[in-house]
Amino acid sequence: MQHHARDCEDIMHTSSPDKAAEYTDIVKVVDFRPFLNGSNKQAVADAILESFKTIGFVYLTNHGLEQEKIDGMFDMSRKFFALPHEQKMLAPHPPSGTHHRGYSAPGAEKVVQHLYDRGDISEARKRADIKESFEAGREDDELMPNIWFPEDILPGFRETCLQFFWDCFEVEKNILRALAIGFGLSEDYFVKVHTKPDNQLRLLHYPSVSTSALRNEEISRIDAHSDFGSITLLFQDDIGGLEVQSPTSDDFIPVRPVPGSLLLNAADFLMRWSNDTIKSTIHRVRAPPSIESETTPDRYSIPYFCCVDLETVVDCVPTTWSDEVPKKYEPLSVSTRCNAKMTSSHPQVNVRPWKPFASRPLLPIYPPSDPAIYPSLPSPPREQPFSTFTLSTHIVPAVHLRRGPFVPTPELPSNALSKDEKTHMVGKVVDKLVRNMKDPSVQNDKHENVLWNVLNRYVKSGLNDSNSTGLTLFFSHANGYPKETWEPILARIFASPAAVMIDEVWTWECVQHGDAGLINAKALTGFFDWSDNSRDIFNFFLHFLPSTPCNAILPVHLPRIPQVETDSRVLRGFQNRTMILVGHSFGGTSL
Ligand SMILES: O=C(O)CCC(=O)C(=O)O
Ligand SMILES: [Fe+2]
Repeated sequence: MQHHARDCEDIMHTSSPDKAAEYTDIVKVVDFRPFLNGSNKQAVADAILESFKTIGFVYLTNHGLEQEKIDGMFDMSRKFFALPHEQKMLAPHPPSGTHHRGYSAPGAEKVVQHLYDRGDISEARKRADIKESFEAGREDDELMPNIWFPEDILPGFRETCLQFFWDCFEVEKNILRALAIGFGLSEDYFVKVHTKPDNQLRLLHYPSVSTSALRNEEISRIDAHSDFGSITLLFQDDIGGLEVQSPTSDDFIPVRPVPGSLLLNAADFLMRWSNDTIKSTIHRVRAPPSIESETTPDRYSIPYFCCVDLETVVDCVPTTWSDEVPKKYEPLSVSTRCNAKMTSSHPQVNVRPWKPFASRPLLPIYPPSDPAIYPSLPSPPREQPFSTFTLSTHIVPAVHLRRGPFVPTPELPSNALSKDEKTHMVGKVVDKLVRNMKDPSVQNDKHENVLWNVLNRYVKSGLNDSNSTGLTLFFSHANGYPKETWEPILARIFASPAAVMIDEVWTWECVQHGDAGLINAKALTGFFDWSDNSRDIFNFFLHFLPSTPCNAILPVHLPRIPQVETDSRVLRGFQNRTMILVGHSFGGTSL
């Protein structure tokens, strides 16, 4: 081992001092040639791993990808971004956050880390990312097909991107081989599960902006985040602006560009895979430290994000754990891209396997028949609670066949009774409910009362095609709470950087709660089966939730969506919405 350490020093030298005082040499430069020509693979491997363990980033020179090809890709990228907006928009990035291909205009995407309580969050929320990007993958990726504009708009663009994608894949494989050797494993340990590849090439352009606005954090380029796959290869021009978080403090350190190199960093999935022995370090893009002009120069960079094959089950790398240092994570199946993303964005969370449970079948969800009378909202309109999201309240009919018999709701104990008498009365009601719950004849009974659900909708003010992300949040309350119970939580969410990712929020109200309970007062039964709340929520999703989040004012009584759209939702789910459902207790069970 001794000689490895010494060789390591020869290969790992620090970047030469730069005239800008703020730059530091925290990111090492490693010459990759001895790995490629086989003269000293182990030393290169050790040097990379050492950097991954300390800071998560390392510069590689002589990485094997010809400078001509890199220059060619940058030339094409500059030409692409110089096209008129309308032409770039002929290859638009879809509004949903799940299909990362095509062109995103400045401000369309907001990269944030899930660290809401750091820094001035309410300020961060207002800042758009001033960058534009184009993303591409392999042509035969069925989950995320590429999005190209007509070839004659920029001849050679598609071919250059695809060629560069595959050239980077070759470099990636060599780096993965080095990593395996660094971990003391067989050379193909990582390569054999990076075969497809499910990678993403991203062209980035940070337009020239006011230096002071960037420094004062009125605008941003890319906010602090970590990458989610296994490793990222970053090619950048000589402008600078990338900053990485210090391993010893929360400070961000400007990283000086190194000509002819690629910057390699470990991402979240690899960190987890390595049992947290290597770091997926948080980084961001700001104004270059050496700039004194009023505006920053344009900056171009090209990250290449590498991912594990989706069907792989990943267990902690064997040499990263032992009896003394146990595994922190269970084996993880990378079965869907979504799964890969979720786990990688929460790398610290131990994943516990789901325990299956036998759930009762739901009664069918017939579309509710058109009721004769449409009730009004029982409570007067409220003042708008949030400045950035607009509140409106809506009514939808609940599913029409209700489980259980129609029995009168229990009477409230009179205030004249003593505490003991009240307790006794409530006890009797509870006994009856429990008996009913266990009685199959009661369970199988049904009634047809018309009931209503009420929802609050909070829509992002100024929502439009270019700032829409397709993300919809849906909240379902616990027993005894009205839909407004979520507002303190919404206040936190709307004040966080994540707010820019949200188009719409809906908060649900079960039939015997809040406004819904007031509307339904006379039609409520004393026997309520929880599964009916699930059916009511399904009913809303299938028949009433509008197809696309939009800024339009919706009527109080939401109209039924066309049957073809309902049929499509049954088969394929939502096409224009990414839904996140949140439920508390009874509300969570219902979901
Ligand atoms: O432009 C850069 O230097 C960094 C880009 C980046 O971090 C990313 O796209 O994830
Ligand atoms: Fe990144």
